[in-house]
Amino acid sequence: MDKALLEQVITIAQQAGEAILEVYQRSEGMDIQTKQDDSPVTAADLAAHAIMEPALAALLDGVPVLSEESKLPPFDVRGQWQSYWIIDPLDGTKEFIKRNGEFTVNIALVEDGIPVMGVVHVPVLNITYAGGRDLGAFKIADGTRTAISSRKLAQHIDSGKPVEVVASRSHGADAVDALMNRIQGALGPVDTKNMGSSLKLCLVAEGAADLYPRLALTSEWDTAAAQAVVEAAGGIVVDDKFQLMRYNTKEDILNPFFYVIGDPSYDWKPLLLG
Ligand SMILES: Nc1ncnc2c1ncn2[C@@H]1O[C@H](COP(=O)(O)O)[C@@H](OP(=O)(O)O)[C@H]1O
Ligand SMILES: [Mg+2]
Repeated sequence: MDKALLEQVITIAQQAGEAILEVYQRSEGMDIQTKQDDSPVTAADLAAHAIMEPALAALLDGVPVLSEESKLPPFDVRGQWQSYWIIDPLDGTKEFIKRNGEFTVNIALVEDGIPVMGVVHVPVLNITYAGGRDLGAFKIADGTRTAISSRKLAQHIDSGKPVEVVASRSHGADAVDALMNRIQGALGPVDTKNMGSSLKLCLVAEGAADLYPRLALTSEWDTAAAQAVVEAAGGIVVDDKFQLMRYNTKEDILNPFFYVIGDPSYDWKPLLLG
């Protein structure tokens, strides 16, 4: 992967983040619309989309952009794409509306169904996570860059600390609770932190959490960018059959349920698939 390209993508994500913050900080409140699928969309989602779509389309000749905020091309068209950009201009719109800061800008480059480069920007924290195949993963916090990697589970447990699990604030809580009980039985104490958006995958990437079980629906733009970061940091994202999660393989844009795993050398499969 091209390091210069990743830098350009980081700049685009941060510019979109600034446009989102302008809306976020407006004192008069937000104009919230409801989309066809009942999910909320704000002026911030649309402003970020308007910045990112043309900027990405200009980066690589002939590589299209698929956005949560644009019309989904039929699968007989997009199924032909060898590579494409996939973006979620504002992931965690519910958290944006609740004003808790847990929302992200997401850009991924997908090649042959694999997210090979990703940038996740967190506007309120001014933190950017980035990574790519052969580029490693890193975090930029207030301008300072640090390499990140996911952590080893055995070492973490041996040091007396609980297994740390991240989960959605809004979706799939009952199934995650049942799983927590199984993990607790096998590995001892578990700490669960609830959080919005793709930030959860980034916490696994940077070794601040061990597992993110997603036992509720998401779309491919919700996960592609952060999956690239997780995998560049040494983790994996597997589906409900324990296969690495892949993109653009079918007519609809929904992901299977999935697990984000920081330490692939631990045999999570029996525990997760019960
Ligand atoms: N029924 C559904 N189908 C598809 N995606 C869904 C969904 N319910 C929630 N999501 C996705 O879950 C994301 C929020 O996840 P979380 O609860 O972890 O914050 C939403 O992102 P958006 O905010 O971009 O719409 C949305 O894409
Ligand atoms: Mg989303």
